[in-house]
Amino acid sequence: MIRKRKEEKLNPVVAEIKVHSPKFGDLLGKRDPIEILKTYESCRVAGISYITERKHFKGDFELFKRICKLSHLPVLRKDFVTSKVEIERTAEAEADAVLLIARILKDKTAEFVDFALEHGLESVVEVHSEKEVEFAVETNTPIIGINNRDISKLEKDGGSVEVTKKLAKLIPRRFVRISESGIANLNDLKIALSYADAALVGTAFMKADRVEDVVRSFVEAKLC
Ligand SMILES: O=C(O)c1ccccc1NCC(=O)[C@H](O)[C@H](O)COP(=O)(O)O
Repeated sequence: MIRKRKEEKLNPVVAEIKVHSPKFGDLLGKRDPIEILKTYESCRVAGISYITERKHFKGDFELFKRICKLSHLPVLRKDFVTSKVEIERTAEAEADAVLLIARILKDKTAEFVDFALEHGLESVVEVHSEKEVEFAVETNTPIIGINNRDISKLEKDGGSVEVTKKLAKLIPRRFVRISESGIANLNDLKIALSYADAALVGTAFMKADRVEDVVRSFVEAKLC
């Protein structure tokens, strides 16, 4: 889903179309999510993320399918996937990648990664602790997502890129490392991309008054 693309001189940012946050409530307002997709694409983000989970994030699988169909970028499905049927549904939607959370799947993570690969999907194995990194690096996943927030707290914690700083160095270079969540400004982005290969951002884009300007500033910022 995400290749290391430092040679393009664009920051590898995965942009999330996030319609609702347990912390901030509605993030979409009256906007059309497909217009947000188009804005993200025009800003040359590296990939798109969408949360299909309904209860806390008000995700909609039909909208996810439309995003997969319309986007020319790799699309990641974020959800609490616990069954292989959900991986099959993700593949049927013609997504590119599926989030698999090491904390939830534990020693089943490797089996789910292989099942996803067999269905043409890359997985992003998500970690938030050293123990979870141990599970993730034993799998065939090409991508490891470092969640800067503790997902069990459902965004009641702010999240800190310090988590990326701590865990990224435990992950061998053969994996693409994405720093996820709590990246609120260019300083956070700079720290995230000093340790990881890509950064995933939702709230900061969705809450921006001028979405295009903020996304472009993240993608084009000279961070060194
Ligand atoms: O990351 C997860 O484990 C997760 C799984 C299912 C639903 C939501 C989940 N996390 C929330 C997010 O994916 C964040 O919205 C995303 O990382 C962007 O974070 P932020 O920029 O802080 O909105």
